[in-house]
Amino acid sequence: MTDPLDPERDHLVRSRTALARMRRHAEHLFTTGDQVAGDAYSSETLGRTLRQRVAELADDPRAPLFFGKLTFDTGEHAGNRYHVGRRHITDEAGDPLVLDWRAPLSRTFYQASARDPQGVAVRRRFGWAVGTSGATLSGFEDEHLDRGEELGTASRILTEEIERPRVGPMRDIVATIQPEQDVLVRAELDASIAVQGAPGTGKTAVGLHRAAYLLYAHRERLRRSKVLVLGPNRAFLRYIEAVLPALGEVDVAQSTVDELIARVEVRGTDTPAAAALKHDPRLAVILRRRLGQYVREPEDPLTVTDGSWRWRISVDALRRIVDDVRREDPPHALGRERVLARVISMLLRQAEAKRGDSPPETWQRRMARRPEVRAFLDHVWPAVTPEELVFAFLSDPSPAAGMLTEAEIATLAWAKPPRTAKAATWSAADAVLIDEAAGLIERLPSYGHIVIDEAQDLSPMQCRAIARRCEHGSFTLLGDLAQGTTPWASRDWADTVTHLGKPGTPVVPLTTGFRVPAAVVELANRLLPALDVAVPPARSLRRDGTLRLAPVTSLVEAAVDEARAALKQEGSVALIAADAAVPALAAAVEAAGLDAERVTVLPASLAKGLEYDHVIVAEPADIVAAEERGLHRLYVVLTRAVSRLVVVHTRPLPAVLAA
Ligand SMILES: Nc1ncnc2c1ncn2[C@@H]1O[C@H](COP(=O)(O)OP(=O)(O)OP(=O)(O)O)[C@@H](O)[C@H]1O
Repeated sequence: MTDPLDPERDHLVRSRTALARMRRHAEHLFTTGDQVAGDAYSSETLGRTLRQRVAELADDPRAPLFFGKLTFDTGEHAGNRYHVGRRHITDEAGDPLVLDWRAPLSRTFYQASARDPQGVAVRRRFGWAVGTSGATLSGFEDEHLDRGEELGTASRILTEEIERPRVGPMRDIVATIQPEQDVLVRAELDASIAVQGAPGTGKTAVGLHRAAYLLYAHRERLRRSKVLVLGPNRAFLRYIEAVLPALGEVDVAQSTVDELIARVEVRGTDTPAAAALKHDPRLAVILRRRLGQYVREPEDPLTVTDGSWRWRISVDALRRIVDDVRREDPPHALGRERVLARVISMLLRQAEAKRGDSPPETWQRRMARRPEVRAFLDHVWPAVTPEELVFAFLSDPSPAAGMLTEAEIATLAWAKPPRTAKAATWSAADAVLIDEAAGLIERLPSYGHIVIDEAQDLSPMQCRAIARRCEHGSFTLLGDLAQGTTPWASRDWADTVTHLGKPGTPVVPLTTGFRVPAAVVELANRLLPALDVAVPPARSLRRDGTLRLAPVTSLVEAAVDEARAALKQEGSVALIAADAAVPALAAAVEAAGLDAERVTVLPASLAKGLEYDHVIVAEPADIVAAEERGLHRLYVVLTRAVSRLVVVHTRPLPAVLAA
């Protein structure tokens, strides 16, 4: 009997050969590109595009070229079969061998169902065995939608994928995107969306696949305006950084909010009260008013000498100029340019009337440099940098008395103001204020789309910083109100999306959990009532997995023993503890000679967004006690486990957990 996989293996060989040909073609274009393009600029642009194309066509032997196949029996594709994979592959005649998963037709792969087969008779999912030398076809699973068969989440291939041991960085989920996720991934570019999802419901995965989808569907527009992915910290960004390149997208910026807004070096710290105040949206209004005070009404006419001529602009005319520009409300630096341009244009009109001809451009530039003109401009509309504005405010916040209490003014004011803005030691929260000031003074370029992960932790002021960079674009917000750990964490997405500049953005829930086993979800869910947020509970797809609560007498010893035992099984191991306990645990793990490649000793504050097969949580009571929102932190920590969670503790578990 012939093996039904044989024709699929043949198709794989043909696809691989075709991909190699496509890549050779792109490489050829790349090496000859500079001879084709005319000038240096277009040659560089073409070179970049072609280099990217070559990179996009890389054939990673561990990433199977296709994962699905659709056989159509009705509709416009009746009689056709299409393989679906990570990228388009065409044969020499240009006919498709593999459809990109983002192509319109591929949508059917994710959305067709027995109730609505969309012309599909059979949906086939391929199983792959991934070894060190690459991926080999190992089997397939068919759903005869035409006969009413549908596996849904009972698919063996889906189950194997979500239960596979997690080693290394995050992987793409193209082969198993679920219908509710697919709707979010393929939402229109102009549509901003907010996704509220419990831990492990695939928010990060959805955000990254949405970025890849949008880049495919709007390639030209987004190549220019760019897509940005924002994550909570570098460790998280490193964890997700391979996903987009694996999907052929090598040109997406990934950053933290702090990195995005970095204009000044952060060397200082704030008291918690001062930091919280600096993240308060009232500060945006205060800074705006403060900047407004730099603009002054003209008090004298302006007289400019020009060789033997003297030009004069009346106070009234000057006032009109300043008032008009103020009403137009441009960023401050642009306002200064406008005032200057209008003054010069009045001088020009006078000169034209007197001389009977129009002075050359150089005359206008010369007038703009006249000391009388500079002095006027510096008086009514002085240049100010973002750093200078914030420096002035923190040196003396008292003019904001109408909006701040006396205690708040005292909290904000520098105890010993530095002599100049350049000499200031800025804190992370100051950097946010400086960015706010920059947004008032200059125009910042807008991204085409921003994916904002772990968005529950953003302050209103950080949201405003993102909004400034998303003015002409859209965003995908991903988060979980229950995982908010910053002092300014959101309690309501309606507020967050308003600060992000797009009030009314719809909030879509994701509720199917792909990471955390049901028993662990049940434990973590006990914390939810104490977290003071309204979120829909999650349903775990995973029936496997284990949970053990282990009272012990020696914490470090027990934690190391657990880690040693965990190493006997496949997959990654994390030992998560309150930040202060990490050095001692790390030293003990090292002294015990455990495999540092596989065991991570992780401070609770860095656990967000990450996942490990086997998680050992040490002393929950300390994690809770370490910070104000310690219970939220514990909720994050408990939901990192993919297969096994062990909680070791010498002190009683927090009461809500023990319930
Ligand atoms: N459709 C899917 N098929 C297979 N695996 C999936 C699917 N959706 C999500 N996963 C896997 O589930 C795990 C959790 O996904 P992800 O990290 O995106 O969740 P999250 O909602 O961002 O979690 P957290 O709130 O903890 O940050 C990942 O390993 C991801 O690959």
